[in-house]
Amino acid sequence: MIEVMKLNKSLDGKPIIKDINFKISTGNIVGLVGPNGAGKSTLLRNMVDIYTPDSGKVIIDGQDIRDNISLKSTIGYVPDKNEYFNKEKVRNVIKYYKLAYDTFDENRFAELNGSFNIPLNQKVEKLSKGNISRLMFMLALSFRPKVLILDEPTSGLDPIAKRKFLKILVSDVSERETTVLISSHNLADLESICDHILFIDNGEIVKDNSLDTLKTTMKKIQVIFKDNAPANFEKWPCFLNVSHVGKSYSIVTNNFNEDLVDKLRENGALFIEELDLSLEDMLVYTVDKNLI
Ligand SMILES: Nc1ncnc2c1ncn2[C@@H]1O[C@H](COP(=O)(O)OP(=O)(O)OP(=O)(O)O)[C@@H](O)[C@H]1O
Repeated sequence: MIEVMKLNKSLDGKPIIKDINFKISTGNIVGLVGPNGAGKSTLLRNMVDIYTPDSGKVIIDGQDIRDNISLKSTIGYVPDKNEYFNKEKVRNVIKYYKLAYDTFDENRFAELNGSFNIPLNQKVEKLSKGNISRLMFMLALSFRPKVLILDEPTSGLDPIAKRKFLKILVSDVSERETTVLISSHNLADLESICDHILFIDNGEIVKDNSLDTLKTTMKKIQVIFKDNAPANFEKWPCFLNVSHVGKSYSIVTNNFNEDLVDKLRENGALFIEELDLSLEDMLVYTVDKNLI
């Protein structure tokens, strides 16, 4: 279980992370999504003790992460950009990991590299962006972490490597109950693997729901009214976005349920069709209701 409690962090005097609270159950894969500059990387860096929060705590399996070396050795972190080992050959980085992590399993690394094919004699600085992502992911998985914190891990990966990555991640979670927090702009990928989604905007968690709940409550609805729509229809509080051509309305709601359908019928709706939203649509309507 991961618990983030009242976390605040300013950088250069500007509040970046603002009173963030959430919990992640063991064995869950949670997606962290939000626009550029929302604070995703800053939040993740606080969670792995690279940044020290101004206030608040990150508790993993009952222990505070701050200065806790034994706890940190159970957490795999894949940063959005690599800042370490640039001058080293990959095989030397593996040696470093073996020294740093008692649980590092060279056979596991070799097995993963059977899929990802990183040249061991190459210096890290000579690897492509995608190969650095593959390397960081393999290193993190090879010490059998309890928790994986992944910051844009698929951003440089080709479609084949991305599929391998997702498959390996999901099988690791199901075999070992790894708890995963993954930030990504590849929302279709997150939709295929996540149990739960955290939406972050301007340093705040603005939505925190299971993917199942999001899929059943956030909907697009097409409605055709017999006569005109009721007065102030566009201002109904459960609507995120309303557009219309004549008596035919297209609505996005974050509170779809039978009561809403009944209310539409009572107000003269002749035709009501509910449509699913993609995670990308959900993010856009949550952080920028007027974009579409
Ligand atoms: N070291 C730093 N010093 C000052 N400000 C910073 C620093 N790092 C990040 N910021 C600022 O903090 C805010 C959040 O940045 P962060 O990298 O956490 O966002 P993000 O959600 O990961 O963005 P992206 O999706 O573009 O990767 C931005 O306004 C950024 O300019």
